[in-house]
Amino acid sequence: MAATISLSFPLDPQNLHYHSRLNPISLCKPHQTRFFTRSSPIYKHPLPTFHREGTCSFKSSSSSSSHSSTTSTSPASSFLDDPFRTGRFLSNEELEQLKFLENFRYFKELKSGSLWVRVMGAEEMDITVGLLAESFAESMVLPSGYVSVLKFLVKQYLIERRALMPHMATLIGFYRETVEGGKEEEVQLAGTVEVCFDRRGANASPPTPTPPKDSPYICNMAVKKSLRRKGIGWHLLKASEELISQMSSSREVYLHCRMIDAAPLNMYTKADYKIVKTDSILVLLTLQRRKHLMCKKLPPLNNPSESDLSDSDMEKTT
Ligand SMILES: CC(=O)SCCNC(=O)CCNC(=O)[C@H](O)C(C)(C)COP(=O)(O)OP(=O)(O)OC[C@H]1O[C@@H](n2cnc3c(N)ncnc32)[C@H](O)[C@@H]1OP(=O)(O)O
Repeated sequence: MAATISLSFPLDPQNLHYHSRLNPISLCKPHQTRFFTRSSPIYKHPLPTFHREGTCSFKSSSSSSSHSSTTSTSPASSFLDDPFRTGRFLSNEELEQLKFLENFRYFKELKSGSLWVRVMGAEEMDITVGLLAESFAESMVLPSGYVSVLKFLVKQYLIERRALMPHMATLIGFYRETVEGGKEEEVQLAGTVEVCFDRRGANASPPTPTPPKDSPYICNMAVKKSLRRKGIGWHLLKASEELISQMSSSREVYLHCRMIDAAPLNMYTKADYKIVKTDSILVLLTLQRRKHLMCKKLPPLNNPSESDLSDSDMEKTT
């Protein structure tokens, strides 16, 4: 049995607690997954990689050579290399799925810059922890002094969750602002979101109202405060839905949203998520915020290349 933290977003202090769970090692049931081809347009975009020391390099996944606008470079890694190791035995199918996760890319030109979304690698855990801890502190209205405690808890949580790949994935989005005169702005980590694909990736103690464990689930979305209202949250959601469409046979995606959080509530409503259940008012007695459980039925994905071009949201970027 391994200790994990249940950390559900939006975070209430009660949702942050240790519990025990067994790391599942048994074989997963075969199901269909789709793969991007290397000729997909998405592979033509250079991919930023963040390093522990805070530097960022670009590598194009269409070739092994590194691009020039870098502060440092790193060799291309295979899915068996460290960034995507889960530290447990995997079936062949899980290895395939892991490889798919490693290759998943979502790119979007926004009005004000460019956004890349992909699965978080181990070396990007610390910057992701920083972003999540700040967002949780903001949600819980905690003084900044608590951020370091939150960072510790969030890191334990991310480590434990990451061991459940390929049944879940933490996505991260990088943003580069477009500035006049061709000057290149620095790439920065802009946001993150967690997606669970099936029962084995599900949180052991999900928040109320309880979602079905077998269904895909989206949680812990956060966009850096200074980069909000640029379409980043929207495209993190679209990237999550695309990945779910390809990783899960289930089409019904669930998420929680606190009733008081107008920004995400507007976003999920606009993205066609419907409230299926709401916490009873008695939840207030446990000092928790009331939450909606929301659900959306994703359309079937017919063609893998649709992923690259998917844009029911073109209006968002044009
Ligand atoms: C399942 C979960 O994870 S729930 C938890 C969600 N996370 C949080 O609440 C953490 C704190 N908040 C955030 O990080 C951000 O505000 C997010 C993630 C909710 C939204 O990210 P952003 O990048 O700012 O959203 P984005 O610019 O893509 O806006 C998408 C839509 O959301 C809605 N929205 C976003 N911000 C706001 C706001 N401040 N007020 C009202 N509506 C808003 C709008 O409908 C918007 O569409 P529009 O711009 O066409 O009007």
